[in-house]
Amino acid sequence: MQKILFVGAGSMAEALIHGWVEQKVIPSQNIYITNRSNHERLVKLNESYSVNILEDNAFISEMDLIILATKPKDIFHAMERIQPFISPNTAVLSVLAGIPINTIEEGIGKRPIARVMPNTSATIGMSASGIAFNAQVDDYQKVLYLQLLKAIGIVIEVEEDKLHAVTALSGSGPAYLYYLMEAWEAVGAEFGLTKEIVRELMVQTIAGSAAMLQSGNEEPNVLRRKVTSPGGTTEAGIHALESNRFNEAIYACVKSAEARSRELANGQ
Ligand SMILES: NC(=O)C1=CN([C@@H]2O[C@H](COP(=O)(O)OP(=O)(O)OC[C@H]3O[C@@H](n4cnc5c(N)ncnc54)[C@H](O)[C@@H]3O)[C@@H](O)[C@H]2O)C=CC1
Ligand SMILES: O=C(O)[C@@H]1CCC=N1
Repeated sequence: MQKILFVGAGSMAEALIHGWVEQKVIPSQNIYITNRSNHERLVKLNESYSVNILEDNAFISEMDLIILATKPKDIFHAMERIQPFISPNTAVLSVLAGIPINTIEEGIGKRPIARVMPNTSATIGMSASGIAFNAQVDDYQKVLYLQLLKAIGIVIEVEEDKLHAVTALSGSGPAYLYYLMEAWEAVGAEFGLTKEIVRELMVQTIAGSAAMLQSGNEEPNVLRRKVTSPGGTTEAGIHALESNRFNEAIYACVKSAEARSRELANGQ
């Protein structure tokens, strides 16, 4: 099995490590992690997943795959650090929002590079990931990259430029849903329901609605209408959403995230 190094050991790195180790896709002894300065964090991940802490930059040359998982603004410093050690054959997978493949090629040379936008549900094998490749990735390597991503959820190949939209929809998407859930829990509490009861009802409602959409041939608006009795409770709720400009809020949310991804691409 190949050696894999995570450059940047934050939330997304942990989600991928958790998913891959749990799904037995990569043995933890083959995984190496490094950060700029937060050694405590490395020790914590070492204790939780038995992954190795990279002790010596010279060892970077032995890696088969390097995963770039710093914040976008930190990637330039990180690439400067690894560039002198990285071997010509080492493949790269970037999960950085916004950062284009050609920026990575400029930083660490032309080599097989996959730009991926996963989400934190990778932790439980439920990521929805988008992926794009540079021309150096051959068909055999493509299959390997896709296998890695499929082990932690679904993966869809898109044109590189469309990864900005994927980032705004499914990369950030879990946060929008958690935000909705926070509001749902708060209003449930106002009705005097316990947090546990609201949580159970809400999780099942969201999972059930997603499963209905996934298993049937019906569009969301058809499913919505089936819930909405004329003069009933849902209609009253939907009217309130409309008068509070729900659609506009969702458009603004996703468009702002997409625009921010494009800004990150330009180093802003
Ligand atoms: N958190 C999420 O839901 C998702 C994040 N991403 C992308 O993943 C990347 C990481 O995000 P998070 O894990 O949330 O951030 P984070 O802040 O939790 O982790 C980033 C890590 O990089 C380390 N780091 C900073 N400079 C470094 C350097 N020069 N060399 C090595 N390590 C360095 C930091 O110490 C930190 O541990 C970002 O580029 C983000 O766009 C992509 C999809 C989803
Ligand atoms: O907020 C961010 O920039 C990253 C990318 C997608 C999810 N988190």
